[in-house]
Amino acid sequence: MTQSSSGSDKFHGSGRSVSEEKLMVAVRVRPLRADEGPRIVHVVSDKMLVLEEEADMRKDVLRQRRVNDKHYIYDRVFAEESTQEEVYEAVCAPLVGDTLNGIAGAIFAYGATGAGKTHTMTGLMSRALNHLFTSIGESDEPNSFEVKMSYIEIYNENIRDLLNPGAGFLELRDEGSSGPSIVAGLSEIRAENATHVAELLAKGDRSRTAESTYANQHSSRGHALLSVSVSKTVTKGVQRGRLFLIDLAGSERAGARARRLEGAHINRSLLALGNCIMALSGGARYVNYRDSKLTRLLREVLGGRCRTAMVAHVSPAAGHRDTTRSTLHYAQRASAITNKVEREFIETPMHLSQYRTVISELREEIARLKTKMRDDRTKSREEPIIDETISKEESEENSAHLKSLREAIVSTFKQQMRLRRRLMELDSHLLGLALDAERQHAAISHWEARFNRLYKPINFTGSRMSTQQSYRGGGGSSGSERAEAEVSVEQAWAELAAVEREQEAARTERLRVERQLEQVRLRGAQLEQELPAHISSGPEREVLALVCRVHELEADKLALQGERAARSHELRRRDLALQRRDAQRRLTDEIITRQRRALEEYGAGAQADLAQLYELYQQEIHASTYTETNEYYSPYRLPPISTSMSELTWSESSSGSGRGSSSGSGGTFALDRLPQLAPTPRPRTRYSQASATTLKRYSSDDSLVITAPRASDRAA
Ligand SMILES: Nc1ncnc2c1ncn2[C@@H]1O[C@H](COP(=O)(O)OP(=O)(O)OP(=O)(O)O)[C@@H](O)[C@H]1O
Repeated sequence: MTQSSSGSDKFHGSGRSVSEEKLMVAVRVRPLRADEGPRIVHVVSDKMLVLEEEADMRKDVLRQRRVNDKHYIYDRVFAEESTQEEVYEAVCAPLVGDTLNGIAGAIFAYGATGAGKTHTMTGLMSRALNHLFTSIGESDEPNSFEVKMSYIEIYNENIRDLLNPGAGFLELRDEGSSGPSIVAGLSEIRAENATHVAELLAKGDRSRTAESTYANQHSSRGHALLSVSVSKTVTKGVQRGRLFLIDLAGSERAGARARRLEGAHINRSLLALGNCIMALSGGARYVNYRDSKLTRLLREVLGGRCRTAMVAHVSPAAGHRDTTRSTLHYAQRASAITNKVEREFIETPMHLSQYRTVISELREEIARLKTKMRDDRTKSREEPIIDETISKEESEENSAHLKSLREAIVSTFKQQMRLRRRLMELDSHLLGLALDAERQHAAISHWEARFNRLYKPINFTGSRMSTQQSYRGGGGSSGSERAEAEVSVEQAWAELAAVEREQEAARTERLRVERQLEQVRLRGAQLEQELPAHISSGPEREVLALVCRVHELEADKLALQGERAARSHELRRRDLALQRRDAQRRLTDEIITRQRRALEEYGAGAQADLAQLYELYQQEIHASTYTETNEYYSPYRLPPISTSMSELTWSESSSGSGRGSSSGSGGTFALDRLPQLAPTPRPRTRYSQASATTLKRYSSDDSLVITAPRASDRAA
């Protein structure tokens, strides 16, 4: 597929490549049926076709016919005699290659009812999945791939899981305003091989809604979306490619009564799709995907990071001239759409990739042992097991040696696992320390921002000492605040130094364990090499099988632990992000409060619109305070935002519980009519709830600054 417009791949961050690509548009003309009228679509070349338009009878028929006939050019045109294989090779095969390389690809079949969409897509689906499995099988590391598929139908604006039709209608949820739409509860089935896939596809196809229409005896009445995801484990994470194969329902002229509703839904969603295509092809900045479930789901395919191809289908018969013209027109507009194609790479944190490495090493070991067992079995069939030349003593000696070998293998394996676990623990610990260090940096920069040091480069050179000294030197803040800052900053620097020392120690320990592990692994490999020469009987093979089983169980256990570690790492990361947001919000609250106070102290009053914003802000603060502390909430128990604020006199009657009234007349607010200032609510993060010692409260204004957890907290 050669639609790359820029041709230049730019790398963004780790392993993400982006290129701008035009949507590929192909048109397929289905064979003319015997019962249909004359042929009006003529394929001129593999890129061009001609649509005969009706002659204008008022003029010279022959000349006019030539003038009116319309030429259409596309990336590819498939004539009536084109085979499924040709279509697959030209349109789908390149996308399958991309999927294996972590790029998303999509093909959608468009056209009127009976134009041949399902015929094409059925051919593409089975070929694409066969191709995928063949390529995976031929790759260097077939075991590093995982293929999953899901198959849905949108019928009458309801979504059904075609692989689990009993699940009823599924809900479509949005991930944020610009995020993709997700089908909640959709089954994603791990496909084992091409045969398994064929079974799944057949099952899905049987569940599709079909009826007879004027143009098709077996017309698919819903849009079918097959999604195949291919994940590949690579050194630093998982590369994921996806392939979407979409068979749209065909539009239809108003027909039988029973089909009116579905026809309306089909036409509505196709209209929404058409609108999106028009908007995208015209380079619109805003594209409305929200008009139908189909467009919400195709958002990524049409305007996202997908390499997309559209196969428009037409009938060559004169009776379908209008729908054919409209399809050809749509297809032309779609040619102008450009997508930003991206390689999807999910980076795994260091210690999680460690799990994957260990698991894949274990699996390799299992495969090696199993091959060994097979080899020994073949050998033992060829050579008689009972060797009469071996004396009884020799045989006893052999079995004693084998026993000690077995024990040595099991013991090295245990040692290996212990060391591997230790490595993972150390990685996890290092990750935790990195978060701790980040927390300390956040606390220090909080204080620095608070004392405006960041904006005074003469006093603040960014070094540890200069920051500490500048606090001691004072900066116009009150004495108690300065003392508070001095203590907190010193504490944060001390904690940071301790964290850095711990990091250094953990790194040294990691290096030591790594070397030790390497030695044990070498020893294990040597012991294993000794094995084949001694294996001669069933019981010994049993031992090998047992060792395999132990390895297998260990690999499964590690996989589970890896998943758990990934989840807990994600939770910790989010926790830290939440704390950051909280600290930012706290600062914003403080800035607003102080600015208001300054305004009021200077007797300037606030502009009406600003006062209204204050009021909204006040209500928002109260609402969040209420939800965060509603177990014991009482408006009368709320302390003022700062001690100094309590010195200001607020009119209780006009401000109430914070919902001060706005003045519509004067343009400014009198001091006693401003809404009362609310206390800053405490953060509700897990971290803050879990350990009170990790949070240090400002004595002056009830805000919070985060300090590092103590060693005892960390241990807990
Ligand atoms: N390229 C082709 N070669 C041979 N037969 C075809 C081809 N395209 C379509 N047909 C036949 O034409 C009929 C209608 O095709 P198909 O069901 O694929 O249309 P459709 O566009 O999916 O219609 P609908 O939208 O109503 O589901 C089928 O019997 C199909 O086998």
